[in-house]
Amino acid sequence: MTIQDVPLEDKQRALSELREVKSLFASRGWFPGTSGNLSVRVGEFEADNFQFAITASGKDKSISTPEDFLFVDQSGQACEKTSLKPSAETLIHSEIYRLTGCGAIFHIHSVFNSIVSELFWSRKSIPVDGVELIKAFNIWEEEAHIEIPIVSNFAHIPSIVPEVTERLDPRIPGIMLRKHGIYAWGANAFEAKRHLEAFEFIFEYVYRWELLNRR
Ligand SMILES: CSCCC(=O)C(=O)COP(=O)(O)O
Ligand SMILES: [Zn+2]
Repeated sequence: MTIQDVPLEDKQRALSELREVKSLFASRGWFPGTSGNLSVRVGEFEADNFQFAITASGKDKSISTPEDFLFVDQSGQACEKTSLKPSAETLIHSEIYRLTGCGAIFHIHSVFNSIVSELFWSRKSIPVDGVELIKAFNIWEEEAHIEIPIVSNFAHIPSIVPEVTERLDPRIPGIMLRKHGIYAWGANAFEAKRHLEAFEFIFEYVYRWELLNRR
């Protein structure tokens, strides 16, 4: 399958979901200093053949322009001729799609997620116990315990990918890049948004809880 085989209405739906989420997250201050990137997959999925729409690199994500998104393939190459550059972190999106077959991936930087990733870096995961929002991940056990994986961050993005491959936990729809930001995904944009919001709630909760208990 190529991007030309994907029905136009699917591509338009993906772009309109991305526009909506981008504007909502921008209103929450979730894209400071041009950080963050968003993608939605389109068409059929095979682990070695898929396409997705992704934010263009380096843009002010609080502004809407006709040049905010482009379509890329599983290797991160633009599907159509364009002067736009895909997100510098496109290879992380590709790897998460390859591993999970999910439908949307949202990445943001926040003070809470960055601090918490450093607080728990020595154990390589953020432990969370019994917080109600764990249910947003479809984990319904009483007093559930989860561990959100933290992976190393590098300026050279391809160097981040192998640890994402190794550490991605199928039960947890997110992964933290150390002192960088959270990647959250879901079957579609609605679910990826729910997961991202739950992660951010949990990171703030963990940060404040640690502050209270470390005094
Ligand atoms: C200025 S933030 C550094 C890059 C980054 O981490 C990010 O999320 C945004 O990169 P993009 O290429 O997707 O704009
Ligand atoms: Zn980033």
